[in-house]
Amino acid sequence: MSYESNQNGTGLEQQLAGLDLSAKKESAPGSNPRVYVPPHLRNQPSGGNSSAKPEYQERGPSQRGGDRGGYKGGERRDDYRGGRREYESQNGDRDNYRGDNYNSRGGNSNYRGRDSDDRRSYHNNNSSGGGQNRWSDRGANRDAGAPPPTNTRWSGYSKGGSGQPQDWSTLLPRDEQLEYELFGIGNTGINFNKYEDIPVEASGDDIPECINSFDDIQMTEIITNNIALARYDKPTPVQKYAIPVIISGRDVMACAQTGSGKTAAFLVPILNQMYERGPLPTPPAGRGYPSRKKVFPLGLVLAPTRELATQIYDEAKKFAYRSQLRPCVVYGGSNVGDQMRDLDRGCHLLVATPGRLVDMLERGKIGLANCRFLVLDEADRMLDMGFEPQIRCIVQENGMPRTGDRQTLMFSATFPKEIQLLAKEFQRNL
Ligand SMILES: Nc1ncnc2c1ncn2[C@@H]1O[C@H](COP(=O)(O)OP(=O)(O)OP(=O)(O)O)[C@@H](O)[C@H]1O
Repeated sequence: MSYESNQNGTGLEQQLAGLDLSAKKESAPGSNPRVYVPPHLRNQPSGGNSSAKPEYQERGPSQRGGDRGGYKGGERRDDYRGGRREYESQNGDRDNYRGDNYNSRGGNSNYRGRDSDDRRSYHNNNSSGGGQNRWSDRGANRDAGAPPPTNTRWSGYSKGGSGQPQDWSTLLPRDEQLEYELFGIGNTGINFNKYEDIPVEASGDDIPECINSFDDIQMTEIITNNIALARYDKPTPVQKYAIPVIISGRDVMACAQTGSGKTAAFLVPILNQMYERGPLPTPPAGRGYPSRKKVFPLGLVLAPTRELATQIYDEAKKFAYRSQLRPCVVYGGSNVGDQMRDLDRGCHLLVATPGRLVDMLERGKIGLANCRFLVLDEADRMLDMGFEPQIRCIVQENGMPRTGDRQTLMFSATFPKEIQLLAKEFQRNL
């Protein structure tokens, strides 16, 4: 899938382009909208456990498709160069680079969110996945009427433990104070309506249709609830195209400018899949810390700077609200001991700068064997900053599931040769 770039705004300009590099033939998500059924209730005889009825309503018949804007379904574009920003040259600890000269996320809120009490309502303090937890085989468990988008990379996944799969798909109770801290700070001031007519080009075989509303695709109540709390009325262009493609389990290479809403474009579909599947069993610890002190995140987001990593983490906390999923962030220039203590409280989604993550991997504090989602955010910038060796070490030398066994999403403002080569190596079906 490729989104053709186009500058057409004053003020905050946006260009986006994306490329889905896989060619999996799956039907479009949401093309047969039905009542959402949480995974643990699927394949049950009717009249089953009525106390656990899903809350989703029947959806209207025409919630998908419609005006696809500038979608052209054309060829992949390798020549995208627009909108390059100037970065300050990097010296010393690159992980500590704060991007002062980099206007990241225009209009972002003043929410800081790393105070200790911000985390008090993250309920799952185990390291990622307990012995009895498992990700269910969605292919096998989905009933005949369940919605089509599915990530089949997990089919045949051997279930560990003997208990029931842990249900991560239900909303946990409200925490008004936390809710206020996460969401109660008004909107971003960005007028995304201005981006409505941006032409988007997507390429790839049988790519799912874009969505025009968050209601066009069935997602867990945790995600829909948090989208509403965040006051995301409608998806931005990159979200319209990326969310259904990612939910269908495909790898994506997307070119999108800062402030285009790309963080939610990958967090929403990734976290939704995590909620549907629940946690994985803890693998053997290997070197370093014993299993109980080592964390095995289900997803990893690599970002070039501490500032960006923190922003992604803040956004992840919003979409993790009222769930059992606990996001964490690690970056250079900050106390390693504090970050390791935070990891001890559980880490299902890890946002990291490359240098600090390599440090934690070398210490044996983090294992990547359960990592089924990998995001490289601002991939071009990470390469510009010289992080390629660390990225390769993380992706290729630390037990992360191979290409095809994980979902790999790359976001980049530009698409130079080096990024294309990295995408070819890290992504499926290129
Ligand atoms: N659909 C939406 N509706 C309203 N606001 C949104 C939507 N999507 C994202 N936002 C908000 O817009 C702002 C910019 O989005 P975001 O930070 O995700 O962009 P980005 O492309 O990831 O930027 P950056 O490159 O700085 O990370 C954020 O404050 C985010 O909460």
